[in-house]
Amino acid sequence: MKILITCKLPDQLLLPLKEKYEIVMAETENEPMSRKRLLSEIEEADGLFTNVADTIDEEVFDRAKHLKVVSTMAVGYDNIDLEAAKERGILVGHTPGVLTEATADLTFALLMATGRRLLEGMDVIREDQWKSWGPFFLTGQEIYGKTIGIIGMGRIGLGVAKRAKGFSMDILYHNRSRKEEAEVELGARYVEFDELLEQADYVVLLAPSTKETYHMMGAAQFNKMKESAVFINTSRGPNVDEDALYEALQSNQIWAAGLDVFQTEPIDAKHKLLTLKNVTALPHIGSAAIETRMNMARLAINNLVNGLEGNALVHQVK
Ligand SMILES: NC(=O)C1=CN([C@@H]2O[C@H](COP(=O)(O)OP(=O)(O)OC[C@H]3O[C@@H](n4cnc5c(N)ncnc54)[C@H](OP(=O)(O)O)[C@@H]3O)[C@@H](O)[C@H]2O)C=CC1
Ligand SMILES: O=CC(=O)O
Repeated sequence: MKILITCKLPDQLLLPLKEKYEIVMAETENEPMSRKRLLSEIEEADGLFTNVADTIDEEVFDRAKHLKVVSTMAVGYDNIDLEAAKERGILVGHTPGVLTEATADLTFALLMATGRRLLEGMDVIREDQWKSWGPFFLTGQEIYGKTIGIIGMGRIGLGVAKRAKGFSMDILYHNRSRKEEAEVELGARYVEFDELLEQADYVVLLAPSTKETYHMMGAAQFNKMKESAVFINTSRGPNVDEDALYEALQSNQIWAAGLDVFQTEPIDAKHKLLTLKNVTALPHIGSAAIETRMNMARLAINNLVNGLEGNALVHQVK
């Protein structure tokens, strides 16, 4: 059977696969396989190992003659057409859990970097603009004891809430369902969406990208936030109306934003959001810790092999 891998994986992960399967893989590190090659190679593939950089849509499924399983090295699967997979009886696997803590770490790090203007500070030094200690030089927002509002209190949301608890923050959250663990263990309070926006000093978005969450943060939502509030998005770009976010930031309607994800990735270096000093931007590195990425890759390989061998996937997208 043939496995198509759209990114370059380390040899140590591939050796056991090579004994049994024919492997076709991207050659260049940190550069996805071209769409053209993906569309061509998928024709004979039995299994596809993918990630958030690929769009696995109807066109891909239409080309595939033997495909049995799609395994993404990610927890989010909004880049995969699940309906098209289901119609063709193709299983889809993903990697929840193993990336929770690393992504929660990054989300909290981004919250702190944005609130306290860390990257601006580095820019000031690099540009030789550090003239002296000033009473209000590069002053940011306090974090300890402030209110955090988490939209999407799932695995990663809960991880962020645990970190917030360590900073004595009041924790508000909004979901479609109540999360008892967060309420009982951390004293998190469930509130309506608008109340969260109005009360939180830090609004953290961690809901998946779905039809329902598309542009869930738009002009009306930014308008409800405090002028001193910081917005953090480590979920998915399409959850945010970037034009509305730009307006809110450049008019100081909200104080700052920390963004790890964007509508189009990679974001154009000339994008208007990147011209703003009150934006801290990262290149979708939420889960990018070495151990985490190895665990994600191993889990995605297990999903793939299980699917190819007719066994249950460790984590199948339902
Ligand atoms: N930046 C990065 O590198 C990474 C980003 N991610 C993103 O983080 C997301 C969350 O991951 P994870 O925590 O593991 O997933 P979970 O499924 O555990 O959590 C998602 C939460 O969002 C809630 N939710 C779903 N729809 C809505 C809605 N319409 N409004 C409010 N809340 C909603 C769900 O609760 P309920 O269903 O009750 O509403 C659930 O609690 C991923 O889908 C992915 O997009 C993940 C890893 C790394
Ligand atoms: O964005 C990353 C993911 O795992 O989802």
